[in-house]
Amino acid sequence: MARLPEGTLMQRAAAALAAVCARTLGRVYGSRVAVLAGGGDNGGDALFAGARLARRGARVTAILASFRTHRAGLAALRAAGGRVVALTPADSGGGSGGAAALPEEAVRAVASADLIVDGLVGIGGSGALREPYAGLARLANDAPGIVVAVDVPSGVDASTGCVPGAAVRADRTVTFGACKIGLLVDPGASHVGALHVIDIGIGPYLPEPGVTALTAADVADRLPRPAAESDKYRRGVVGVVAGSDRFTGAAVLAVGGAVRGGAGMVRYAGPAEPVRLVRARWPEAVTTILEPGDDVSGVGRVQAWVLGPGMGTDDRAHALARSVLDTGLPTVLDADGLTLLARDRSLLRPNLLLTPHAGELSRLLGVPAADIEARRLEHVRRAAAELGVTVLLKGSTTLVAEPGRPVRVNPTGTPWLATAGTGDVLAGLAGALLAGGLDTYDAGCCAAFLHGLAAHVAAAGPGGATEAAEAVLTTMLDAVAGAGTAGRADVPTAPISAQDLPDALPEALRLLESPAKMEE
Ligand SMILES: NC(=O)C1=CN([C@@H]2O[C@H](COP(=O)(O)OP(=O)(O)OC[C@H]3O[C@@H](n4cnc5c(N)ncnc54)[C@H](O)[C@@H]3O)[C@@H](O)[C@H]2O)[C@@H](O)CC1
Ligand SMILES: [K+]
Repeated sequence: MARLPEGTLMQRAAAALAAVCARTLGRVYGSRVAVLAGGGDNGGDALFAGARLARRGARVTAILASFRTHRAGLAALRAAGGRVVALTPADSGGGSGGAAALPEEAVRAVASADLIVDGLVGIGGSGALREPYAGLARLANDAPGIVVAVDVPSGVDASTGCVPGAAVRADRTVTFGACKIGLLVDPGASHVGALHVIDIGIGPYLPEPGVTALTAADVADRLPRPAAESDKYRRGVVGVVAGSDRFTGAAVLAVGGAVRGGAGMVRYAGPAEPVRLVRARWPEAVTTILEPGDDVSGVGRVQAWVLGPGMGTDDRAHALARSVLDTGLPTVLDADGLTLLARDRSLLRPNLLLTPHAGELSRLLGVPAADIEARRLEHVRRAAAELGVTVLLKGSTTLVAEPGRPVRVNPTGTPWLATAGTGDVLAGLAGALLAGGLDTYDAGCCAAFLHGLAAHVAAAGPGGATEAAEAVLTTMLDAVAGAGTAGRADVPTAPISAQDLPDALPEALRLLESPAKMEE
């Protein structure tokens, strides 16, 4: 980078940013653009991009949030004919009231803009947005124009995804050099909109990332595949200890995830009623009725366990969980199993994959769930370090942490997944991958990926499944890899139920296996 003349990187960034803005506008000439410029280089990028758009005939107004403004950027904007509104320290943004105290001229420019460029703060931001930045962010969010964030939506912490105060909700985010962690992890991720990752030539100089994501090809490479000589035992036998007379569905769903996840055989052990239902829905499962007080010694050989969903948390459940964990086999521990572990840490073993949502992790760490939601990355890392096992934190962005390895963020999934029972399917699926020989880290990541992909397939229905899945597989992952744009597929979707997921898994797996689709 030392060989580059000063300003080269900023010019590359501004050119790419202006190009995205121009494509978004469709017609640049005569369009109205508001540039929100903070006092740092993020504002510089935005001002230079504004100058480029002004030279193409856009009517550009820059609103300067700080006394210190990028000088060359401002000069370029002025030279291109852009207007400038400079805020003074008195322009507080009106606290939580929003635009009340911002000058009329600024409010009008933002409210009437076709496109708003958010260059308030980028990677140099720290803490909650101060005024007048926060007021401008709220103004942009309330305006009808399209919001394009520069590098990161202002107010989102670029390195953690935390959103400690007001923040811009962008329709598009144009980020430079590499995808920032905060753009992938919620709550920040939900402020990003469509993501454009622009290569500005700094790739070789970037440090090893602390957070990574698997691409579709990475997942396809890792999935256990039956060879010609495989029999059901070599492909992996999963034991599922889940469900109870009260929660029968958890048994059926966890077994479904394991069956469709490619296990050679699924053994289910539980009370008579869930056994009956499992046999009715998944006749291929081998079942064992457990009487109160039974352990799992009579279940037969397995290579991995799925333990916990709907099994209850009483003393019998505790003893049963202990008998499973005492086998020392790799185990997915979920739901009620996590509640038992939170009460009795002596259940902890190596070789566990814990799959908590924020509420369950809250009990495990003794931290309020709201804090976990607000700082997901920090808490998943802490849980893995404190418990010494792999932790998959479910939620709007699923994270997988293991001591000594980068946190993996899962790039698939839809908000339709937030429905009862989907976690049971995930646990079963992860169990199948564990039994197939993946370690807890890869099993967790691949299961989350496939589960999210199956949700896209199910939500899009037979007509749109392929298109929806391709959009996830190509665009999102290209963006993460630094080679393109991520957006949502424009495919109509409908609510899904947990039952739909096992049935959508085969199609998700086929899409993953199709190399032509991956190369598009
Ligand atoms: N580092 C690089 O190689 C490149 C950086 N570029 C741009 O430069 C940006 C980083 O620039 P800077 O380091 O100057 O930092 P930023 O411009 O991101 O932020 C610093 C400015 O924001 C203010 N600020 C910070 N936190 C605030 C808060 N909570 N409330 C209100 N104001 C706050 C600071 O007072 C300062 O004026 C990147 O995000 C990117 O947009 C690009 O030009 C391309 C190359
Ligand atoms: K920004």
